[in-house]
Amino acid sequence: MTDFDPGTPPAEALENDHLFAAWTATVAGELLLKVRTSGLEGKELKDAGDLASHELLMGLFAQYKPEDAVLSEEEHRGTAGERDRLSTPRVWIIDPVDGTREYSEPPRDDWAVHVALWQEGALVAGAVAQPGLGRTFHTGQPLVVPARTAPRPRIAVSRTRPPAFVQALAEEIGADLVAMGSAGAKVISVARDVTDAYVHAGGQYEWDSAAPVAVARAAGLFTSRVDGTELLYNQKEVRLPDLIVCRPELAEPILAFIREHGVD
Ligand SMILES: Nc1ncnc2c1ncn2[C@@H]1O[C@H](COP(=O)(O)O)[C@@H](OP(=O)(O)O)[C@H]1O
Ligand SMILES: [Mg+2]
Repeated sequence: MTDFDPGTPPAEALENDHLFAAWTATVAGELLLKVRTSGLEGKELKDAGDLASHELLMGLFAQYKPEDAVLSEEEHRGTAGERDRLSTPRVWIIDPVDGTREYSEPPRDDWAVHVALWQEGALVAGAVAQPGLGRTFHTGQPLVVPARTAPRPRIAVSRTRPPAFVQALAEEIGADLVAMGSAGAKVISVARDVTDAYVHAGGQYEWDSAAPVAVARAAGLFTSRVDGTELLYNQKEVRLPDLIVCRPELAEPILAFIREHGVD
C-alpha cells in the first residue's frame, strides 16, 4: 500500500495528545480498510494489514513524535539507548490491528486500531478506531455511557479464547455471554451499552488493552486486573494476561466471584 497518503495531522492534533492518538488510529484504520479490499484473504490479509498499519504508525511517530518511544505489538522502538521505553518519559503503546482474525473475515466489524500514550507512570491518552463502524473513540471526547437497556447483564468474551470460568461467573450473577473479537471492540461495547462487562484471563499483552482501558477510564467505567489490582502499563514484562472492564456496579459481584472461585 505504498500509494496510501495519510495526509497531515490537523494543527490541533500536533498540540494535543488525545487528538494525535485519535488521528493516527483513524488514518491507520483507513489504510486497513483499503488493504481489506485488495483481494487478499486469510493469513495473507492478516499479515498485509498488520504490516501496513504498523509501518504507517511507526512512520508517523518517527515523523511527529521523534522524542517518544513506541511499544508496538509488531516491534519495540526504543528498547535500548536514550529512547529506552523504561527510562523515557513518554511511550506510545500501539496495536496496529487488534482482532486480527476478525479483520480477515469481512464484513465483520469487531476489530480495531489501538493508540495509547503512557506518560510518567500512567495512561494519559488513548484512541480506539473501529474502522468497520466508521468511528474512533478517544480520551479527548470521553464517551458518555448510556443507562443499561438489557434486563440481564451482558459479559463480552473472546470469540476464540473465552476463559472457562466466565461461563460459571455468568450463571452466578445471572448474566449472558456475548462472544466478540478484539479487546478494543469489547471494551468499547461496554461503553456503548452493547454489553455491560468484559472479562478476560489466560493471556494478553499491554498493547491489547492500553488504549481501550484509557478510553474506558475516561468514560467512568471500572477497570482492573482479575484480582482487583490496577492495570499497569509500560512494565518491563509486557504480558498483561487478564482484565475486567465493566459498569461500576458490576465490579463487586465479578470480583467477589473471582475471589471465591479463582479463574482456573
Ligand atoms: N490467551 C491469549 N494469549 C495471548 N493473547 C491473547 C489471548 N487471548 C486473547 N489474546 C489477544 O487479545 C486480543 C483480543 O483477543 P480476542 O479477539 O480473542 O478477544 C487479540 O489481539 P490481536 O488480534 O492483536 O492478536 C489476541 O491475540
Ligand atoms: Mg491485540
